[in-house]
Amino acid sequence: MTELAIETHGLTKRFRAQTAVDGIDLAVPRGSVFGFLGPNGSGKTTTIRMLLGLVGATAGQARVLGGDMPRALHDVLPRVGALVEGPAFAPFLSGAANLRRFDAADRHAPPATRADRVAGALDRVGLAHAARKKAGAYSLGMKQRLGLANALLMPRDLLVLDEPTNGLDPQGTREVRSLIRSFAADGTTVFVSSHLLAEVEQLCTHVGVMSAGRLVAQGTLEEFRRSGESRVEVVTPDPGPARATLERLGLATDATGPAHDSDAAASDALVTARFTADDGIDAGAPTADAIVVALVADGVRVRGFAVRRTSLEQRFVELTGEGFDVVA
Ligand SMILES: Nc1ncnc2c1ncn2[C@@H]1O[C@H](COP(=O)(O)OP(=O)(O)OP(=O)(O)O)[C@@H](O)[C@H]1O
Repeated sequence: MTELAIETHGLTKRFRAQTAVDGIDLAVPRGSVFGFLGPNGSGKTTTIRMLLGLVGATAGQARVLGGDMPRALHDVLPRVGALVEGPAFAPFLSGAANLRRFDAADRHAPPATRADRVAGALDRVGLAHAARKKAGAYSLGMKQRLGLANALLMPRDLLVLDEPTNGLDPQGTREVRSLIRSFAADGTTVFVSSHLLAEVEQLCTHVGVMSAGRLVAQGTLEEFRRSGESRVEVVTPDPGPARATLERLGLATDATGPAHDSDAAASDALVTARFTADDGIDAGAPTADAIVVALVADGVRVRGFAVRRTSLEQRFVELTGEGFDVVA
C-alpha cells in the first residue's frame, strides 16, 4: 500500500487561454491533515474537482488512495468523503431525510443499516437534535455540518473538504474545526482547502501552498516554519569586528544600524545577518550558540543577541506575493 493518500504529477487544468492549475506535484501522506492553502482563485477548487473526477485534467496524473484517477474512480470514490461547494440538500426535507436520500443513492450502502448510518452521522456532527427539522431551516453552520454528515455516512479513508468553514460564524467555525480534528484522530486522512492561514496553522500537520495555479511549497507545518528566513541580531559597540566574525562564519550581514533596544547604550549598534539554521539542521551552518561563542572569542562585546524568525504569515506572503486573510 502506498504511503500517500493523494499523489499528483504535473497535474494541469486549462480553461481556454487560462491555466487554472499548472503542473502540480502533490504528495499527501496517509494520516495527515493536509492544508491546501492559497488565495482566492489560485486553483484549489479546480484541483479538488480533478482529484474527485468531477472535471478532467488537461495533463498530468493523479492517484487517490493508490488508484489512478479517473480510471479507478468507482473503486476509490466509495472510500472518499467529500464536501465540495456544499451538496444540494432538498430544503423541504428534514436533515435525516436528506441523508437517507444520499445514502440510498450510494450502491455500496446496505439499505438494512441505513437508519443507523444516518442517525450515527447526524450524531457525529452534533445534529441529532435537529434530525427532523427541515434542511431549509438550518443555519449555514448546520448545513455545513449536514454536508459533513453526508461525507461520513460510510467509513472513509480520506476526506476532501473544500473551504469547510467558509461563511460560518465563529461558533460554527470552531465546531467544524473540532469535527475535522476528531476525524483526523480516528486516522482518516483529511485534505482541506482554505484561504485562512490561521486555520491551517491550527488544524493541519502538513501544508501545500498554491499561488496562481502553481504549488509553490509543500511539507510538514514544522518544515514550513523552518523554511522561512531568520535573522540574527547582535547589539554591540563593536559593529566592525562583529560583522567580520559573522561573515567568517558564512552569514550574509545587512547594513549596520542603530540599536533600538531601550537598554542599549548610545555607542551600541545593531548588526544583523541572514541566518538559516537555528537548530543546526542545515549541515554546516553555525548554530546560534556557536555564533555567540565565536563573537565572544573574537573579542566582540555582545550586549544583546537574538534570533528572529520570519512569521508564517511573512513566509506565505513571500511565497504567493499576496497578503493573506489572517482572521482566525
Ligand atoms: N469552469 C471554469 N471555466 C473557466 N475558468 C474557470 C472555471 N473554473 C475555475 N476557473 C478559473 O480558474 C482559476 C482557479 O479557480 P479555482 O476556483 O480553482 O480557485 P480557488 O483557489 O479554489 O479559489 P477560491 O478560493 O476563490 O475558490 C480562477 O481564475 C477561475 O476563474
